[in-house]
Amino acid sequence: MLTVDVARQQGDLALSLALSVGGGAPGITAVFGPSGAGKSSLLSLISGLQTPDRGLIRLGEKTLFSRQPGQAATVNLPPKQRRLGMVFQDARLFPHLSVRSNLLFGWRLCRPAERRLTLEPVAEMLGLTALLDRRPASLSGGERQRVAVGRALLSSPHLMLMDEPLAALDAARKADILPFLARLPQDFGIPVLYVTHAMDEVLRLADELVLISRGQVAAQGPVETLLNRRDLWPLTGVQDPATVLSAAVEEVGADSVRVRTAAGPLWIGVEAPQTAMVPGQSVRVRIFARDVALALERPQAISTRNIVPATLTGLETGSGGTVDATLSVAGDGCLTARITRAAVQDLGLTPGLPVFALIKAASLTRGGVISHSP
Ligand SMILES: Nc1ncnc2c1ncn2[C@@H]1O[C@H](COP(=O)(O)OP(=O)(O)OP(=O)(O)O)[C@@H](O)[C@H]1O
Repeated sequence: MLTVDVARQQGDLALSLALSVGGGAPGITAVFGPSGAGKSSLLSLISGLQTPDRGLIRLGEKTLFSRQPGQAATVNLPPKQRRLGMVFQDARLFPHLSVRSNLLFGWRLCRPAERRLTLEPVAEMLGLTALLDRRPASLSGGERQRVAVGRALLSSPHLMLMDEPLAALDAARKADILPFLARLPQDFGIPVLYVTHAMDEVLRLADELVLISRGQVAAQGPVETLLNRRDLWPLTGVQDPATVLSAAVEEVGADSVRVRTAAGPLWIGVEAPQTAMVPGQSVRVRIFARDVALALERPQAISTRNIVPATLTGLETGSGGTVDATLSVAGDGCLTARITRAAVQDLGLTPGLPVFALIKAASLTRGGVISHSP
């Protein structure tokens, strides 16, 4: 487990960052926030590329940095001794070395007793086996990033730090590399702290989310919990209100997929057979508030496939003449329905009222289901 509680005055920004990650099974923790908030600085402080003015950084049983206010640092391990694997936006490979030698660079520097991985399974998992004798100049951007990830892994780190590793790649290369990143914690037992600007990467990869704002940790918790918190929408960048639910695929049909959420099963329309989806797979379902309607009684003979019993918990002013009705559903879940003020009046909606949320399977077809490997 990584625990950080540090402060540093950096130009005009007073960084004061406290967080702890990796308490459970190894997973991916995304660090998200506006430009200039201090995300990269957090990674630099953990890795030892920058030094806090004061505070404590611990990784497992090891203290990486410790300094009381007004005193000299009692511990300040150099970056090489921190056992961290770094991956940046640019791959930073050694151009004169082959892919094999790049991959083995950190591995060779590691004491044999501390080596936890070998070249073959890492190259295999990252799809690099056929490229081992190539030089970086002959690789695509995505391949170069996979080598950078492999090189970091082979240095046998206790934690991977990734600073926008996909930001320089086009959409197709990103899609190529995402599945490899998603599997890292499970395949190699190494937790990942992952800085990104891209919410689609958070949804696809991360289990936990750390939101950084003006040099401080504004919130930390499971991705679904934080994304569904209305007070955090200015930070999570949510403009079109939606609820994100974790789910597991139950059945894959030709024109629809059934997933199980804590609130019950949901049908999701698909445009083409989902060859990549298999029963048991973890996914996230994003349900936009504008796609949810409310009824006071369970409708009969209706085309809407998803009818979810719920309790109205609140009515918030939405944009224009709309109201966002917040709902609690089974399994401690929530949903938001964007409706008109007139509908609120006509139905006599007040908090505490039992209702049914209606969600068309076809409204979830585009961007509604996001695969995620927890
Ligand atoms: N070496 C430095 N000296 C002084 N100020 C710095 C230094 N490095 C970064 N800063 C400032 O610290 C603030 C935080 O920078 P940081 O790179 O951590 O932000 P960020 O959240 O990663 O932003 P982005 O998403 O744009 O990469 C910024 O205002 C930046 O200008």
